[in-house]
Amino acid sequence: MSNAHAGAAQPLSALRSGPLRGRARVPGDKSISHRAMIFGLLSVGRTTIEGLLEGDDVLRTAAACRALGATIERTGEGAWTVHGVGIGGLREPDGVLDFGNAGTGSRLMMGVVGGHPVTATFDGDASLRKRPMRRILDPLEMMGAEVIAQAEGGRCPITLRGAADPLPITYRTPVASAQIKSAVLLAGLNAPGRTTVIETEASRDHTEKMLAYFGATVRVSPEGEGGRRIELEGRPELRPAPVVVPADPSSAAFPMVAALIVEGSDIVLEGVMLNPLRTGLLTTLREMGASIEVLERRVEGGEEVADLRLRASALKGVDVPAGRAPSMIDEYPILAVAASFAEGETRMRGLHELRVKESDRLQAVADGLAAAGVDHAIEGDDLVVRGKGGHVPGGGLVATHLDHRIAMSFLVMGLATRAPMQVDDARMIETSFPIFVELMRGLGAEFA
Ligand SMILES: O=C(O)C1=C[C@@H](OP(=O)(O)O)[C@@H](O)[C@H](O)C1
Ligand SMILES: C=C(OP(=O)(O)O)C(=O)O
Repeated sequence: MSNAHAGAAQPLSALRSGPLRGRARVPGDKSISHRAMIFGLLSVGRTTIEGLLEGDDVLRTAAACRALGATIERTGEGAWTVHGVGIGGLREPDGVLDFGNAGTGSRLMMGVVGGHPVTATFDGDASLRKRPMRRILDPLEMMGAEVIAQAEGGRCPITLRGAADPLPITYRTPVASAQIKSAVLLAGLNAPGRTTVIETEASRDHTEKMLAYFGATVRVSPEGEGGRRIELEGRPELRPAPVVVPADPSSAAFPMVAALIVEGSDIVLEGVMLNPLRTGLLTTLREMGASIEVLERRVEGGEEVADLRLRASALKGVDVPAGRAPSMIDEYPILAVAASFAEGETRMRGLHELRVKESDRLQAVADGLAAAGVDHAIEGDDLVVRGKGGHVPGGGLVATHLDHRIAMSFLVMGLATRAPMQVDDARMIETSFPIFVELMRGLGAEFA
């Protein structure tokens, strides 16, 4: 068992801290790290990865890629090599593929298995077992995969028999989801002909970019207002390619908001990825009046990155449109923390997808805000936070429900509340940001 899932719950408290100062680099992007392993598996030969996120979620994907035939080695800190078997070359795994807490890993790998003549069982922790998988199984069944076993409502554990000859399909995703899009495209890699995914709202595009980078023919064109059509020619020969993983903007979000709310702070976060489909939080924080300077813009691993300088700022409440959700979907819990320290009302619209993350994040955030004494409401799919300009009582205990982002968000909050904030279990932080506590302490944060 991994650290994240071993032993008993580990409570942790954050204490009101002095100004945060210094420079730091958060670990590699989780989305790109999962995909680097998967593209390594599906290429014939040796793929090298630098800056891999060595979090539990990604290590589970690596283990699954091994079980399907890849040889994977760690050669240094964040440095890995994958000897892949190529499209069509997968081996049937011996045991259950245990994805722990990882929605992305399990769903993308269902796509891989769904397009190959192998049978595999997918499982995970109590959080993953609650997450809806029909959204992935439906299109895979259209392509010819069969669900041999599933828990109620299309949940894990799921046994999937992949299609020997997957049908190329045209699929319109029912919700903006890079995981659904990616599962269909990955299954489509082994289909003879063109697989098309249409999304009404653009979701993160790492799969499309990496498909092209590894040598597949993929065409991306605009669809309606803000949507996209992705067309993939099946059965390419993927060529191994070196992957450099930029720093994860979803992890950077935590020190970023910490610096904005802890008085007197001034920090620099190095090499943060600025892929435009991931920068919704930056846009929102700027609208709130955050002092964010973008320094040294450059390109790393095919993505634009920059150093970000953040200084403590007087924030004001804003209205966050629903259309922005795909570009900041994992950042709402920490945005709710920033909003708690703002003056006035922040309304975050269209958050229905938060109900099906590692926890029901809409409810978990609302409960955490209640524990901290923050005035808030859930109105339909909207979260409303009424801040009082920097005065947040704190002093509460937050239930994290096996959700790393709930844990990190309320620990960041506690660095600036009057009384400490405690989370009931910090173990899941290991899934996406294993050095969170150490990195934050390095900037001056106090935890006990
Ligand atoms: O494709 C990905 O890497 C991810 C997609 C998003 O999920 P959805 O596809 O469910 O929106 C996001 O929440 C998750 O953390 C990572
Ligand atoms: C939703 C998340 O991840 P996943 O879906 O991969 O579990 C997340 O990291 O916030």
